[in-house]
Amino acid sequence: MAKIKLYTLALIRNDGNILLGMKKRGFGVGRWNGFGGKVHSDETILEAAKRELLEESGLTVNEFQEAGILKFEFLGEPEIMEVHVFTTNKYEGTPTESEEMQPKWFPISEVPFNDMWPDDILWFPFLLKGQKFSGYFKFKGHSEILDYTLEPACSD
Ligand SMILES: Cc1cc(-c2ccco2)c2oc(N)nc2c1
Repeated sequence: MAKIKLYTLALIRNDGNILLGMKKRGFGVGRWNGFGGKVHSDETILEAAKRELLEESGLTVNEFQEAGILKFEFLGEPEIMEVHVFTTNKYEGTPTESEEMQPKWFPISEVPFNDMWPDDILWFPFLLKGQKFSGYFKFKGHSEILDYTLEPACSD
């Protein structure tokens, strides 16, 4: 029986730029990504998104937009990752390196997809257009997408 585990992912915008972090250790190490992680049993998904962003980047966000939901399955593994993606351009603080992440602003036209998870190039266009999305990706290892579905999601 597949076990669903909840995660968050926050993408911070500032005019024509997006904030990404280079993952310094653990899951996804060596790739640029948004900021996020596991949802603890004693917190809401939004609380986890705010906590993870603060821990990983030093930024405080009080107002997230729901951008989409991504489900990831790995061949041979029972756990399905359900990643709740958020975005905002309203934040406080200055991006600061943490034990987990080295933050860096990228112009939207220079998003380093070759050094990101392979699904990102597929759903970033939805995120950048402000079109909510819903995706499912089946991975073999951490770099090969065996199959996927990706569609616009209704905005409530
Ligand atoms: C398999 C996978 C996982 C994640 C993730 C986000 C938060 C925790 O894991 C991803 O994030 C992106 N951008 N692609 C991803 C693929």
